[in-house]
Amino acid sequence: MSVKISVKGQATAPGSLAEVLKGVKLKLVTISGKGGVGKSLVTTSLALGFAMRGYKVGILDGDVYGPTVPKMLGVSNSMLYVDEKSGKIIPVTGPLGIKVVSIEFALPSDDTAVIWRAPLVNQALRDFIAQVDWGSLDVLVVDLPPGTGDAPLTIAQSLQGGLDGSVVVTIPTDISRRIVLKAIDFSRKLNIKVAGVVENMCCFKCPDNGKLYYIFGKDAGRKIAESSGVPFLGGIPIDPDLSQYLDSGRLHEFLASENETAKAILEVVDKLIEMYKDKLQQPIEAEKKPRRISLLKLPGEEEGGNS
Ligand SMILES: Nc1ncnc2c1ncn2[C@@H]1O[C@H](COP(=O)(O)OP(=O)(O)OP(=O)(O)O)[C@@H](O)[C@H]1O
Repeated sequence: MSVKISVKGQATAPGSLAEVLKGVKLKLVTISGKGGVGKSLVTTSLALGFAMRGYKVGILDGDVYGPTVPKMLGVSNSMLYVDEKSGKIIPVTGPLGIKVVSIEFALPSDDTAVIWRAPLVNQALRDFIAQVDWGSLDVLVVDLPPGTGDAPLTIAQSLQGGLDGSVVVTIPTDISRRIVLKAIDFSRKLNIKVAGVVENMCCFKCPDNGKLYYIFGKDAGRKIAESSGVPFLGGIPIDPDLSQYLDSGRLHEFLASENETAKAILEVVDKLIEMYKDKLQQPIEAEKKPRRISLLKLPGEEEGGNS
């Protein structure tokens, strides 16, 4: 079975990944051993944080079964278009000029469930990734599906050789500790350097007094990172303010505010900038080219889409 993302009935052949990503200086991936720990929040925050620091950023929402990046960026109602000449997918432009690609843009509605079986997902993901025209970017952040199974493996392998680091997202519980060790192992087995661990929901920020309460215990993420020999990048509190901004697609406004949680998130970004400063230092040229575009269709929407 194979899947082709098609344009007006015309299937386009995926290019080589090396070709697709040749204009991207730093490629990071976020992983988590399990769902719901805040991986998409971290991916989106990192992308926005890099953009706030003046870098040209792209974000690939590879979480096919639960794409949430567009909602957090307030671009859920966007659609993907394809350059008629090159057959490449043109990313949506989000806040701060971030280039965004997500399977959500190709779904008919917010509530549509992606129920593709693994082989279909794997093929679609590979094709999807290889057909995007990222142009030149300082940083591409990839949100992997949760876990260490088939779907994250497919994307990570598709990008293998090109990824500069993984950011492992965890929460401070004992179950999560074992799962994060699996995620670190996953990254290492794929030869992706572990850039570090981010502990989301490290504590609760009380909206009444602004105090932090370590309801699951303190420093769990730091201890996991230290015992695994990887850097600890920082902790992000459960913050009802953050939650409100996320729900209304205004994460960029939250990060630009004076909120302490926003500052904690940007500290993670600054650590990554320091870690990868050599890669980020080479200048890139902005490219501008005229193009003719058509709407992207999901596999099966056009004749020749599924075979
Ligand atoms: N630190 C936080 N403060 C407040 N809300 C948060 C925080 N972290 C995550 N959330 C909320 O929790 C929910 C899950 O977060 P997110 O989608 O980032 O998780 P995920 O790990 O990507 O999930 P999955 O991989 O299963 O799709 C979201 O609704 C998000 O708004």
